Amino acid sequence: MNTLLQGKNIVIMGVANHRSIAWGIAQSLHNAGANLIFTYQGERLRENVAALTEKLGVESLLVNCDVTKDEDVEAAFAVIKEKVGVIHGLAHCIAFAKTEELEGEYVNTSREGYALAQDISAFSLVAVARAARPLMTEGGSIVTLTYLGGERVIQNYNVMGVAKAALDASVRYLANDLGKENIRINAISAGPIRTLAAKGIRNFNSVLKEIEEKAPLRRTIDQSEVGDTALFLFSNLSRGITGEILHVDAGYSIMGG
Ligand SMILES: NC(=O)c1ccc[n+]([C@@H]2O[C@H](COP(=O)([O-])OP(=O)(O)OC[C@H]3O[C@@H](n4cnc5c(N)ncnc54)[C@H](O)[C@@H]3O)[C@@H](O)[C@H]2O)c1
Repeated sequence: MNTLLQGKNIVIMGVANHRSIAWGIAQSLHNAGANLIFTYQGERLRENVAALTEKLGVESLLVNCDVTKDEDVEAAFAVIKEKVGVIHGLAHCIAFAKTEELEGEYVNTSREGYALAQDISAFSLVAVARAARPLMTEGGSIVTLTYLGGERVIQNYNVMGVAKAALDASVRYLANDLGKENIRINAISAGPIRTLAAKGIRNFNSVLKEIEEKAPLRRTIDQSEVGDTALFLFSNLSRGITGEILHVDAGYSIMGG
């Protein structure tokens, strides 16, 4: 336990189950004294999220928000404003692409699959940053999750890699827009972790094996390591950092081959 985030209200978007990276972030922030607000994708997930958040031992505000719907995003932040007022942070841990787009050649990506991956995985950051901005009257920190597949070609990551590239660029443009209000925005580029979203990627086991063999730390990373980095990015310790992509990947991304 520490008090780095005592008195801070932070919105966590993207908890689906106990393996979710968003849940790793939630635990680190909770242990640092933050008051957490959770958004979830559609009512079918509410029970899952409620069961998890009960384990924190405090009552958390849970709000429905499917990021493909403008009205959901608007309504979610209206509820958060009404119930909490000011927010100091937002964790965006949301991505989606159709399974059939995550195999074979990228050149075969469909128009619809491309648009869907961009909408949910990249545009949603813009939408939620815009909605959160008026609630961040005391400054703030936004953290999103990206992957190396946005910087380099990683087999089967395909359309999601291109969405992550757009997400990374959005982090820089949003950092410039929001910096004058002392709102910072950064991305954590996490190494591969077995989650629901990762299940959609073909040969995920061999990706994990490659990290164990080649990453400088010779191991994969887990949700708690991403969570603790998010804690740093939400805390005052990182006050000089914005528009950055921080790799939490056991060093894998520095390797040349
Ligand atoms: N698992 C990995 O190896 C890994 C590595 C790097 C980055 N990431 C990123 O981490 C983030 C979280 O993914 P995860 O691995 O924890 O998997 P996850 O499946 O637990 O989380 C993905 C979340 O996205 C949410 N989501 C999807 N469509 C949505 C919509 N329309 N509206 C609202 N929410 C929606 C899901 O409900 C789910 O909670 C994603 O951005 C993912 O790309 C994951």
